[in-house]
Amino acid sequence: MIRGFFIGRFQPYHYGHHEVIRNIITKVDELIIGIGSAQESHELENPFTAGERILMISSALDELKDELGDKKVYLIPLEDIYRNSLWVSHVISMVPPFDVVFSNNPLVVRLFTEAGKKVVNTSMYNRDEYQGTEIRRRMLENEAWEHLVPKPVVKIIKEIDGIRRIREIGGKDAGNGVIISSKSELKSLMNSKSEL
Ligand SMILES: Nc1ncnc2c1ncn2[C@@H]1O[C@H](COP(=O)(O)OP(=O)(O)OP(=O)(O)O)[C@@H](O)[C@H]1O
Ligand SMILES: NC(=O)c1ccc[n+]([C@@H]2O[C@H](COP(=O)(O)O)[C@@H](O)[C@H]2O)c1
Repeated sequence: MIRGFFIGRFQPYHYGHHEVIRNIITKVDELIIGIGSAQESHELENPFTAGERILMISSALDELKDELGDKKVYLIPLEDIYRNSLWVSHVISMVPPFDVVFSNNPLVVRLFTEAGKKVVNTSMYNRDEYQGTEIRRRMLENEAWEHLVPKPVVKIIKEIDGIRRIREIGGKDAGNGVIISSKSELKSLMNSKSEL
């Protein structure tokens, strides 16, 4: 039984990740996907929470169910610890035991190799477009991004109103606050039910 480990920030999960995972699952019996920088959200580089990223990945994995068969995939949020020499121990302490790491992130490869783990390099797929940075730029600029991520991910991002979040964080749109011009308007606002 071979259990593999793959980590990314998945901000958002895109077709590049999807192809890597499609390929890894042909080689392992079980796969652990680490959701890196889990503590980060609501910033341009990391707009989505760990929970939202879990939703994106698990819904996209439904598309791979034929390839997956009865192979298990574990999705584990992993916070950064800002001390690279201890990071591998941190990861190992948080996830099920694994035999091999799949990555092409140079720091991830170096840290696991130094710790004595077997590391397999992953290939890049259409990196010009399948790239979180480029997809977030398109979201911010109201350009087409939907074709770069699996369809279930589009649905999740729409459900959580993700584009509006990115545009507000990036200062492209005003926030959701209310403009009032009198005390009576403020009073009726205080008496109205919150949407949350
Ligand atoms: N197009 C792609 N093809 C194959 N692997 C990819 C692709 N894009 C990212 N990866 C790999 O997936 C892992 C997780 O990457 P990550 O979640 O940071 O995505 P990213 O597209 O590189 O995002 P960002 O631009 O925000 O850094 C990394 O090892 C990264 O090299
Ligand atoms: N010291 C640390 O906390 C440490 C070290 C190496 C990688 N990581 C994390 O691993 C993930 C790697 O994924 P990316 O390839 O998406 O950058 C990131 O979330 C990164 O922050 C954390």
